[in-house]
Amino acid sequence: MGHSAAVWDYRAATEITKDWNGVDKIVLRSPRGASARVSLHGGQVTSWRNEQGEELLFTSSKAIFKPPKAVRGGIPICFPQFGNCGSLEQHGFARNKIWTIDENPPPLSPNDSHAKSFIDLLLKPSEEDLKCWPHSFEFRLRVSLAADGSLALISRIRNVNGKPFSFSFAYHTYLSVSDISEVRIEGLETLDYLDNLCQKERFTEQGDAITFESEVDRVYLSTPNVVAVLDHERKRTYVIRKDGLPDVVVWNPWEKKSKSMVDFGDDEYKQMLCVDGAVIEKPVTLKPGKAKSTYSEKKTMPNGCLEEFLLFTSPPFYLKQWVVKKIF
Ligand SMILES: O=P(O)(O)OC[C@H]1O[C@H](O)[C@H](O)[C@@H](O)[C@@H]1O
Repeated sequence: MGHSAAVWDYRAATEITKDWNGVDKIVLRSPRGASARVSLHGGQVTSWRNEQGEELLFTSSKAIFKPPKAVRGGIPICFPQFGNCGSLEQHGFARNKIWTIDENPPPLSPNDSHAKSFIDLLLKPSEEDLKCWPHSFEFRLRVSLAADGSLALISRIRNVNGKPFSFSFAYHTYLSVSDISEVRIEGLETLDYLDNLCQKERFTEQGDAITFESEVDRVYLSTPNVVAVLDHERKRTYVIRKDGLPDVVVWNPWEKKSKSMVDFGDDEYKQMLCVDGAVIEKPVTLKPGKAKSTYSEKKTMPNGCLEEFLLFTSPPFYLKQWVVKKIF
């Protein structure tokens, strides 16, 4: 890291503005000109651009920017339920809520030599949420943009003095691609998956990289912590690295389903692919912690960020996903 990166002022690189619909959004910038946009509506990343200003996440031209409905694109957070496998609304309520900004977030690790701009968002249950999901939780979402333009999402979920609760989760990541027929995913070969198009029946993937020629809606199980999405036409690879997220959702609605979604263009399935770090098959159960527990996170991730989250009243649970764009 050069000297200029060491003096990079992440605060100045984080700008809070109002969206045209009145909801606050945060713009993160890297020293070399990459950027990310995060909306308080859903804690959703709505844009991620590389140093050349190219948008890397897909957002539908028909997207509806009106809370509470989540915007079709970017990275909605599915919590505390993924899909319809529970009593809550599809994908849970987190993506429909207005989150708050933590004005005094724990600082990034001093050992973390990479310049980074970041924002911490918080979600706590409202009275109304407690009626349909009676669990006292605190969800901290840290979105950060590193000097190399990579995007990191770290979720820390705590059980705040409640009874044990379970949840499923996904970073529903809409990647922008040149043409779905030119794309392949590497890292999911030979794995088992649950097929949402066949009543969640379990199948085993073939030995080849995954390519697309019809609707796909699957949850791959026990996946490796690195999965790559290769876009031949754009000569672009998205590398998705994750931790605490054993499953990977792969979704493309294809032609027929696209036509049935009001907030999605008829042909837009060609320009997107959802690949989500997720925890679905075996939901996470969080027990409440003892008061003033001295639990500490032992694992140090390559990008730091963790050392500050040491003392909490319950063991924090982390779900992390990094996405890096590479040219090959
Ligand atoms: O339309 P949404 O509620 O945003 O869900 C969009 C899609 O999300 C996931 O990929 C699910 O596996 C799909 O079954 C669902 O169609």
